[in-house]
Amino acid sequence: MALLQLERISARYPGAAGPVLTDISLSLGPRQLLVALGPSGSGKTTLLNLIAGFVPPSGGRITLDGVPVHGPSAERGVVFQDDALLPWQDVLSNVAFGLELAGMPRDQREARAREMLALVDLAGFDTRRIWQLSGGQKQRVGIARALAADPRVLLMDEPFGALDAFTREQMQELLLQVWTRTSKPVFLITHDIEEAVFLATELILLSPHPGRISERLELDFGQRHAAGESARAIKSDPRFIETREHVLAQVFAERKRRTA
Ligand SMILES: Nc1ncnc2c1ncn2[C@@H]1O[C@H](COP(=O)(O)OP(=O)(O)OP(=O)(O)O)[C@@H](O)[C@H]1O
Repeated sequence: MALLQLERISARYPGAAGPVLTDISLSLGPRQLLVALGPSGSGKTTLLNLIAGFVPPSGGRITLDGVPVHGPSAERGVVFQDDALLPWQDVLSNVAFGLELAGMPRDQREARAREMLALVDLAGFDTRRIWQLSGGQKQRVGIARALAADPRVLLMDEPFGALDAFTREQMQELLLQVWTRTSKPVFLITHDIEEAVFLATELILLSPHPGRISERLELDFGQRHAAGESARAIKSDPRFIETREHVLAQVFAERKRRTA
């Protein structure tokens, strides 16, 4: 059964001429990694904000475990591109921050935070300051923090967008590792085609003006990596290249239609 369900969602910002998103239906179930790919302005962040509960839809229904989503909640953990970490606190306190707000006793929350740091391969980083971390390490702290509250789903807004190409690839592999280890369903948005094709179990392509789903693809490259195949072998597999080129052609065709 799908955990998260969006039924014919539309969104409109106050004062805007038209809708930002229209007729978006999707579901996210266990063991799924759903990726939304689209050009700038296709409403990706708006879609994530709707699911996170930061923005209400103007039409349609969003449910998690059958319960309508109204506002943010710890059951939907969010990782942002520039993760808003607390620079004056150490890594452990950053990961445990939400648990502290929720009133969890110190030893319990620190044990949980250490467990999450091990999950993102940052065991032993507890007392490091945020400014002592690389961009990739900061993102790992952001993932550990989002997972600390044991959310039902993990929502990621361009999480690797600010990283260099090499770190970005490492983080994609780390995400697949975390996804496999925790079995958390993930919803991720990106405008990087290779990243989308590599990670997604289901890929939705968004077109702009207004944002809508133009194509859906079921993929298994991320699962293959999680099962042990190397990222390099997968990304040079003719089937991967063919899929990547297909998606690229769709994106270009859409762009041509709009500028024609
Ligand atoms: N708070 C807001 N108020 C009014 N309009 C907004 C608001 N946020 C976004 N928009 C508009 O909605 C459209 C979609 O924006 P959104 O940020 O969701 O797209 P995106 O696909 O995530 O883009 P990008 O890749 O550039 O981040 C844009 O035209 C944007 O100008």
